[in-house]
Amino acid sequence: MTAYPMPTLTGDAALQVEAVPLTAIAEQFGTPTYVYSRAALTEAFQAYQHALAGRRASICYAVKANSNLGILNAFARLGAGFDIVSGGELQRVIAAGGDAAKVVFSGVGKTSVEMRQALDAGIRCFNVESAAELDRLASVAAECGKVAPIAFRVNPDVDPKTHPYISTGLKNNKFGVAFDDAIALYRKAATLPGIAIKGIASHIGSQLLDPAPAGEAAERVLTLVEQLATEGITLAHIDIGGGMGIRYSDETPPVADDYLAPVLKALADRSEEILLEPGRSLIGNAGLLLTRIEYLKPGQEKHFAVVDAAMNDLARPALYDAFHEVVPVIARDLPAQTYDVVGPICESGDFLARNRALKVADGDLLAILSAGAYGMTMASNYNTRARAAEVMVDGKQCHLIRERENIADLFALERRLPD
Ligand SMILES: Cc1ncc(COP(=O)(O)O)c(C=O)c1O
Ligand SMILES: N[C@@H](CCCC[NH3+])C(=O)O
Repeated sequence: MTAYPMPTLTGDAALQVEAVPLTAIAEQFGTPTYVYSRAALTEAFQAYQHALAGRRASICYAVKANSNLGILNAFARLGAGFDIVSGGELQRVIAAGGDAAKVVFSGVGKTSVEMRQALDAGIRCFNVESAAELDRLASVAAECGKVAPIAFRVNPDVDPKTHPYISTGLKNNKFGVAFDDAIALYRKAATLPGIAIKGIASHIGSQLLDPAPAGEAAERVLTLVEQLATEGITLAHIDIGGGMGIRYSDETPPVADDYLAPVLKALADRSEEILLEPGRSLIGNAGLLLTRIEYLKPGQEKHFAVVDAAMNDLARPALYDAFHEVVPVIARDLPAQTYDVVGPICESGDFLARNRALKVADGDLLAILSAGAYGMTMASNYNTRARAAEVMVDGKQCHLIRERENIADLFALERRLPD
């Protein structure tokens, strides 16, 4: 997998992505702009394919990580399936040229409308997360005269050892059905005419650096698969979710081969197809946020570099105190100064990085690295800020995959009061 320093240095010491200098992207598209490398996302996808070689397996890219149509299209062309959590994400997958028959639908709050939409599109599997959802899905399927393919997302109660906000497989999380309830739910599902049991799913959390918990979860899930088989309920697939972590600063995340080794070992004797739902590890290190310093603002206690990107563009630092590497696009021969890199938003939490030693001047470009996942998808319009443009670099070429928003569009759906 690509390590975090995705951009490389050109001869004149300016950062570039593949063969395109970031200075040229800033000039052509302005800032802030998300920049992605097609080669990096392809390499990350192929690392999973390599790890799964010889196994019947599908990689269902988790759309929530980055749902831009250009990104989805690139993954679709690589043969990916998709993991979605809303009808909106399904529409995106279809608009991007993805195959609905390769889509799994996760999420605790699927509405009847979304269920109908997914049944009409012919998705591969609903990952059902509660008994009430099973009932609802059975009745929606009956109304549409369709049969809904399902897996239960089981909560294996394994500690993924990650940030509590992004841990999803513990008993006290809202996700999945309780391990102890799973068998009874499968028995019930087997009696429902509108339901076809296809598999079992689990996803224990995100940004996992230790491969052991995923292996442990697979072992726990396997005990259910074996028990179901004794009752005549056989499954076509085992979905072990996403979660593999990436390097943001000095982490040493496993490569796909190592991350999947315990899972593949646990499932070595099984013939079911393996499904994966990786998001961050496919796109996180393939993207950066390009921003320009508007002002350097020295202070008595702290120095600030005020940039034109903000927490509305990249929420992870404000939300999780997440670390993103910040690199000047042009290396300067200046004394280093310690800065907080902050945006123009009226919140003290509006920072992108804190206490970074940087050699920079007013007007310099900065690359905020490892921003490809949960960057643009979590962006907002807070402070009536237009969301950033997005660009995909492919060798020497550069494709605009999302135009910068236009302010009039931001309030186009709003109305003044009648006279
Ligand atoms: C059900 C499900 N699948 C897949 C993912 C993708 O996770 P990640 O981006 O960590 O690979 C998530 C997010 O954590 C998820 O909730
Ligand atoms: N938004 C989170 C990850 C959420 C995972 C979704 N299940 C992040 O930026 O790290």
